Amino acid sequence: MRLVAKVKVEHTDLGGSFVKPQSAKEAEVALERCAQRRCAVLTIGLKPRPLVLPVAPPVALYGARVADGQLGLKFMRVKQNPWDSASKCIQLSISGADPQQLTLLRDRINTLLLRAAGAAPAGGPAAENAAASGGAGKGKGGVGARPARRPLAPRSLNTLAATTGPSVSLGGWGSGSVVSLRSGPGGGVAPAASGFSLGTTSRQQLASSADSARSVPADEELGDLSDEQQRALQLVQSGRSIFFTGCAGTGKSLLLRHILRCLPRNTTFVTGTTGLAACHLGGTTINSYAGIGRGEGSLESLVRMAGRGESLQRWRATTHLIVDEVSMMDGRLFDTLEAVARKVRGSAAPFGGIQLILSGDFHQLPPVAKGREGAAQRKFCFEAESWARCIPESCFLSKVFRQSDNEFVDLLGKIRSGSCPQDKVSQLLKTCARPLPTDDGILPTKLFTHREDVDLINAQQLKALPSEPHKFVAQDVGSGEVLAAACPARRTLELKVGAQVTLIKNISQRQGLVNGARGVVEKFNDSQGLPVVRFANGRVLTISRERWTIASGGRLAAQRVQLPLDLAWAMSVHKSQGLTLDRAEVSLERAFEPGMAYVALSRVRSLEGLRIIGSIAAQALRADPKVVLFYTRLRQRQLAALGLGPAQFRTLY
Ligand SMILES: Nc1ncnc2c1ncn2[C@@H]1O[C@H](COP(=O)(O)OP(=O)(O)OP(=O)(O)O)[C@@H](O)[C@H]1O
Repeated sequence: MRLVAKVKVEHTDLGGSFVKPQSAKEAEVALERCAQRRCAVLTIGLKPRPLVLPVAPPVALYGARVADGQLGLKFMRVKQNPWDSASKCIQLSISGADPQQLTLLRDRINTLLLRAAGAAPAGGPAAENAAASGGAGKGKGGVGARPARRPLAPRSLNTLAATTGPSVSLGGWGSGSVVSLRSGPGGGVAPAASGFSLGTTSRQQLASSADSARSVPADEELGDLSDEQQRALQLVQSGRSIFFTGCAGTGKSLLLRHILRCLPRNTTFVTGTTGLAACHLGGTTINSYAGIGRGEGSLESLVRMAGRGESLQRWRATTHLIVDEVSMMDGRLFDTLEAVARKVRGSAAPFGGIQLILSGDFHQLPPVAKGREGAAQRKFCFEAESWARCIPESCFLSKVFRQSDNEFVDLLGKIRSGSCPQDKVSQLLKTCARPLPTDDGILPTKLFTHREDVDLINAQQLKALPSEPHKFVAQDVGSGEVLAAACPARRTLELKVGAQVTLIKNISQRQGLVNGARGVVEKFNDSQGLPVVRFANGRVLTISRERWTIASGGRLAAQRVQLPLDLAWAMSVHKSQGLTLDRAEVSLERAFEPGMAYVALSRVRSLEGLRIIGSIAAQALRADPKVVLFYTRLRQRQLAALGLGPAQFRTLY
């Protein structure tokens, strides 16, 4: 179908912000089948070159609306390169044509994309031609009909992102005779040189899903590894399954990011035990990777679930499986996964022959348990029957990087193992009772054990600021539920001058702008209204939008583009696990899990940055005896391997 209309085209830049639009008062808009590309294309007659959008995966439509005589369309282009760092979004506004024509156009685009994604009855090329030229989708709602906003079609979800390099954000909307876009000087839209292939086989999709889960490490600057970390990396490269562990701040997360860079892209899958842990690495939850839902039911039924479709392909394609924050995985789940892996892969080897790379500290937060009964039945991962078979190598990282004060490191070590004498605890409470200095205007983050305290404090403090609020609404693709559960960035972030904020993504390791770095909003810049943040280390930076991708079942389930900031007057201890905070005020009187006190207290770099409000609940200072025993044995094995005796324990660990 063809029509003539007023058109405005906008596209995103590397940070996900819309840049200078291109428009035409009278442009021809054509939706036609393109024989060369074997799909329908939407051509907008812009000058000097037309814009041609393939209406087929990997392009997906995630917003389509007819209102006030105007058709708004939002497309997202699927990532082609695993190291892509930009969001690729294009937004069209078409007006000045017959409103019924606009509605028809919207419906046909929807039909084509749904069909291409397999969500509509298959019609083959003939039906696709018909939809493009007007034979399908007739009469599906008129002007003002319900907006066709929907999550991305499943087959398009695996690899949303954009191409980096000189071409900005839209390179790849087409190739050959199809014009692709590149941001020209001044942010305008100009033709780009390179295109991309639209055809994706399931193998490619599978590969890209693994890739998408690995986009984070390439986006950030990583520091160098210590000798000890290098050795752990070499162990991974030797091909053996490994669990690496160590106190808080020994660089487990940093090491994981280095490891990711060394493993094969297409067959390494990155997972975490929680959505948050997975999201930090750009991966998926372990349950979702495995395709076993919540992991409940008989082994036979779980094997049936995992042994279908893409989950089966994923299991079979995997050579390396990374699981972060493994302390939060229940041992029963580990055994289940191990059995599923063997059955689905048809291999008797432990974990079906997959090389496992597990990371975590069992003295930090344990598997979630409901009530006292649940806690009593808790089974750690190392208690799994298959653990010893699957994990021939364990590696304890001993050098703490987060703190440099040896006395503080030693004290934290004792708290970690539940062996801190009461007089040391009292001394710590006394030392850390004083308020922290706030001369630079950066207030300490209050760490609470309960979520409701966190929300209340942040809302109250923001409201109390006299300055004008600035709202930043995320650009989301995919399921809002998935994003709410796993993405650290908020859907709507309200900031004001003077707001206390924390980075929720690593921006630069070398500059200390890492997940957890604290700052205060100084102003909003004039051009784009972005916040300018002064960090505790003195750096002042305009914060641009960042991208989070959430995978589910090996495919990209959702993406959020938002500022990498959160309000930081208060935060939950659970959310703080994995972070390095500059200043913290911890409240542990209501702590309810072993490891909670250790996680909270070990977030800061030094005692100077720590204040403790009130006392610490006794149970939060206890270590689980099973965990203590596990580490004692681990040390004994490692010392024996080094030919050392118990006297060297302290210096080594
Ligand atoms: N080799 C290294 N050289 C310098 N700094 C390092 C090194 N390894 C880690 N760090 C720094 O130490 C801090 C803690 O590292 P990281 O968060 O990786 O530790 P972790 O073991 O994952 O901690 P946690 O168990 O609390 O999550 C970070 O600021 C990180 O940049």
